[in-house]
Amino acid sequence: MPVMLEISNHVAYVTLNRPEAMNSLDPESTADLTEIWARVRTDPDIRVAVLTGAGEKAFCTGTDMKKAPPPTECMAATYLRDGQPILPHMKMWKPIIAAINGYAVGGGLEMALACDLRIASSNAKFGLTEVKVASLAGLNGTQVLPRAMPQAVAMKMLLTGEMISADEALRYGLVSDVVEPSGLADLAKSYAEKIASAAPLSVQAAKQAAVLGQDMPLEHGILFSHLLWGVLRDTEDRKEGFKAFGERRAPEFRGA
Ligand SMILES: CC(C)(COP(=O)(O)OP(=O)(O)OC[C@H]1O[C@@H](n2cnc3c(N)ncnc32)[C@H](O)[C@@H]1OP(=O)(O)O)[C@@H](O)C(=O)NCCC(=O)NCCSC(=O)/C(=C/c1ccccc1)CC(=O)O
Repeated sequence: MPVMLEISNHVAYVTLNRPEAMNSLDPESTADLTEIWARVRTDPDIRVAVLTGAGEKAFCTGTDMKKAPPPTECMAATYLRDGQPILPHMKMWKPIIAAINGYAVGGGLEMALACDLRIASSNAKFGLTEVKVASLAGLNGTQVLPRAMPQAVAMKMLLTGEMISADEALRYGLVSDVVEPSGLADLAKSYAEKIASAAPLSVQAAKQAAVLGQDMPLEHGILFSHLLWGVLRDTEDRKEGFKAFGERRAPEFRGA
């Protein structure tokens, strides 16, 4: 399978599985990802996902440039019927963790930027190299990278196609943690399991408030988050959370 899905303890582990091609995205991988993200979004047993690449060399190097098929119809038809590929399928309120285990280049870095947490192995490298192959970081990279790190560094990456190291990515806040390659999967699992053990509706509301709030004036964001708090105030899980605290036991959340 070009993309593997494993579900364990409410966590979906999504692994791009073409290490011989640096986990680049061929048409089959893209189709698999579309199905997998739909499952992650709708399966009530899944509370959080981890996206990574097989092997220790690459997370994903973007479009498989050797297998990209020639277009069969004009862009207007594709664009107006399907919209953007790949990223809309990752749009959900369940959190996604990118465990970046090597090169995150082109569309690979853009997928990582669409995740909520980014952690990396010490050998990871990050780049939007599309200008070197006569394309554009068209999966939001030109918009998101300059908002995710210092603008001067983002512009250097976008215009020269130069890559940065894991240590630089940590320094610029593009990732939250850098660990040895052998420790990356365990770190991803520990963050995922912490998120999965929290109240699922609270986690999703926190993501919604933070993501949508970024595009709102502060006062609107504050009002919106207060309304979301009110929505959660009436959940069974909140009663359970408060009761479990008083009884000094672990809560059992149901997402209700
Ligand atoms: C990452 C590298 C710098 C690593 O170099 P290294 O020397 O260590 O390894 P290689 O020998 O180069 O790679 C090993 C093996 O993998 C194949 N490989 C790697 N990446 C790709 C790829 N993206 N497509 C196809 N094949 C790939 C490589 O050919 C080798 O195979 P072998 O010869 O052994 O059979 C270096 O690999 C590198 O620079 N890779 C390319 C990175 C890149 O330019 N990525 C950007 C692609 S364009 C893109 O992602 C776009 C996304 C998009 C935008 C909008 C809408 C949809 C998608 C733009 C677009 O599609 O136009």
